[in-house]
Amino acid sequence: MKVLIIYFSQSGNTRKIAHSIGDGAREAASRVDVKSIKKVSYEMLENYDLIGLGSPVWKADPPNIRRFYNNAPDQKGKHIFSFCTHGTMPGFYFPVVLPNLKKAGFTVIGNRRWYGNVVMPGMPEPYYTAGHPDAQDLAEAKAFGREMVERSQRIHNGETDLIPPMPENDVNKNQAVAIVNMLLEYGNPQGKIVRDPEKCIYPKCTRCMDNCTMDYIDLSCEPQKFGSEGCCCNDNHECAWCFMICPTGAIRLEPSIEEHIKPLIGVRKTLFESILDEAERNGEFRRLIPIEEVGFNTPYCLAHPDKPHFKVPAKPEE
Ligand SMILES: Cc1cc2nc3c(=O)[nH]c(=O)nc-3n(C[C@H](O)[C@H](O)[C@H](O)COP(=O)(O)O)c2cc1C
Repeated sequence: MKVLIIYFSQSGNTRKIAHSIGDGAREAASRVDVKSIKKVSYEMLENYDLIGLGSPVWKADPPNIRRFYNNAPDQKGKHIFSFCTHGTMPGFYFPVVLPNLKKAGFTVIGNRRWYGNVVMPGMPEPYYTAGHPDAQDLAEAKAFGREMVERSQRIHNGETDLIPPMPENDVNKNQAVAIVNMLLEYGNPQGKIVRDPEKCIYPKCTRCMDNCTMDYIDLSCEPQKFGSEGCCCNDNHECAWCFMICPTGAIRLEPSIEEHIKPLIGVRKTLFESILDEAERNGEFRRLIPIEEVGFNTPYCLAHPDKPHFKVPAKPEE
């Protein structure tokens, strides 16, 4: 059996999980490749029997995952499993992603989620989920990879009752209301993303271009293209990665993080803590840092004021 694990990962959590899933899958499959979604074409899928598709939770799924299943040619029952990493609120992910994979013609044979640390401009630093994914998460991911290969083989051999049902929507009402309120308040909940060409050192640096989730930045053309007015960045996309990784401060958020997070602090604190308390009680969440150490009054960008706020390699790794 040939397995292709496709992932999108911005701050590295999902990449770690994807590689551990790959290690586990290798114990049971003849060939396993793990690739970033940027490097995958639909033609490539034809060479594999089982696909794994994973990403962070971004409310539901990030736009590049949506683009992947929306544009996919009919997959004629090809087996796929879905996985994600997330902070406090994973509830929208599988109910959105799994039916859409099915619509694209995949047979969805499993899904699994893991907690991951959160790196976002206005979020607490350290965050509640800091330390995830840890060694235990990676070991679970490895076991999951092997399990998916074995399940796929058994389904191919006729055990079709192993195909799980589509998930119920497990978004609780408080989460949904809080999210909708945040969305109504801001186009992009991080604020508007503004670029100052005077401070930009392109072509010496191409980090924002190389790491844009949706390839919405192209500084090589005339006029230069930055972001997606009316589309992704300004359409509740919630990604401010170009701001986070710009080494010169040429990209800023308006309003600034200080102004922008004030009205949200109380709402988020109550919301996040109640959701995680419940998840901990249910045995779903393992707390790795005590609640007193969560940096609620030290948003990520203020805790890491130097540019870049988050360091990515000068050239993408994979
Ligand atoms: C733009 C953005 C939106 C996010 N939205 C959610 C969310 O709705 N629910 C959640 O639990 N975590 C959310 N997170 C946290 C990420 O899902 C989490 O940090 C994940 O592990 C990041 O994976 P990565 O390191 O592979 O990028 C969001 C993170 C970003 C950057």
